[in-house]
Amino acid sequence: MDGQTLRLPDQPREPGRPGIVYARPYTRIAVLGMGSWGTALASVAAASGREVRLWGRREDLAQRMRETGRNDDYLPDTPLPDGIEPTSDLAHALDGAEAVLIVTPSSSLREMCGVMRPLLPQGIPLALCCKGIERRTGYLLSHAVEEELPGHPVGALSGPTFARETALGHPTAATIAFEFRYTDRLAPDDSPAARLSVSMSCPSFRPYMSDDLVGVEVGGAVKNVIAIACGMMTGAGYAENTRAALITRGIDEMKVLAEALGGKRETVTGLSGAGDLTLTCSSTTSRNMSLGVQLGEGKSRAECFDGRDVVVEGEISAASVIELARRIGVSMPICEAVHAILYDGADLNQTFTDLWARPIESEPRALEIELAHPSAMTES
Ligand SMILES: NC(=O)C1=CN([C@@H]2O[C@H](COP(=O)(O)OP(=O)(O)OC[C@H]3O[C@@H](n4cnc5c(N)ncnc54)[C@H](O)[C@@H]3O)[C@@H](O)[C@H]2O)C=CC1
Ligand SMILES: O=C(CO)COP(=O)(O)O
Repeated sequence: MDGQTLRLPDQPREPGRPGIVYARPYTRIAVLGMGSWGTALASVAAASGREVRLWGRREDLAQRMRETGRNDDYLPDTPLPDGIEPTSDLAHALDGAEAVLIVTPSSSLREMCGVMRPLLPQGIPLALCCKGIERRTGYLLSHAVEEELPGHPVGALSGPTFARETALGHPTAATIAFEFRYTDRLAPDDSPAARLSVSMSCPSFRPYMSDDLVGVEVGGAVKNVIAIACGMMTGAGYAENTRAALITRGIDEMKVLAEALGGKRETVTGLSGAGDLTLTCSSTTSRNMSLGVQLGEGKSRAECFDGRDVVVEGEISAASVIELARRIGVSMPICEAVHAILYDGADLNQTFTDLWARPIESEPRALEIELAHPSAMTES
């Protein structure tokens, strides 16, 4: 969108201010997934003036939501604004929708695509609001959806957005990314990224538009793994210095993977990368951080979350990110550490001790220069 002057419809144009979004909002949006994030995003869209149909599999929950005006199972203390119609009828949810937000866990994405396929209005944009990399294929989630649902522009919405805080109206911001190829034959104002950004904009939710879908998706997937690492070290008794170092080096791992996959380094320093990473690594409101803390304290996986089956995307991403990184030759030492603990039964304290004892590198990473760690020098 470089050099283009786009503005919100109700504001006067100010020529010379590039990058400002001017687009027609969608009238009706379908939100698929009646969990915490789906409900929060439906609230944002409704607060932005959209007609929203919020779909979930469970008719009992949809019916209670229609009766009580809240989602007691996932966000009990946040009343739904007007303009949301909860439904368990997917055909009804998609009928007349101009854009779809997919907010079910990444592990059920292909299944979701299968049930949506016969019901989707032709060519409507799909925005992924789940975070991860597909385990079986190593694909970015958008790639999996493009394979399942060809002919639909696929993008992502991602940023520092805990569901409950978002639904309560605490101000935050997020990135909405669709690749430029979905835009180049349209007037810029008609691009899915521009229209969805304007459609999701309300006083407490500020979307930013991007054409770097790869960078946005990589940030969302990797930050959950780094949050597990931060949680593990916090649970094991390490302090704030350690967490800050992990966050910063985590950004480096995101940058290298994003770049290797064709994304941009600078996207990783934005809301969907550093922004979300900072949030997720700072609070046990995050399920990923919380899992790490409990494991770091010595609990077994079965004991975490009192045995409840909670969506922790970083558990799957620890495997899918590392399998992908190894395949394309990208070094991601923090993600490797989390993978070793979760999947190979490695000792948590020893793994983090080894992480710190790796050969010294330059910052930013320069692959050719590698100084031997002092302990390695004394061995010879
Ligand atoms: N909760 C949050 O603060 C945020 C969550 N996300 C992402 O959103 C995605 C969803 O997470 P949450 O809403 O938090 O999880 P959740 O556990 O609150 O809700 C998940 C929902 O998906 C439904 N679901 C599961 N499998 C399904 C399937 N096969 N078909 C249809 N529905 C299915 C469940 O019934 C539930 O309603 C995850 O990828 C998460 O990383 C992203 C940003 C913020
Ligand atoms: O992605 C999130 C906030 O942006 C939610 O993080 P958790 O899935 O770790 O709770």
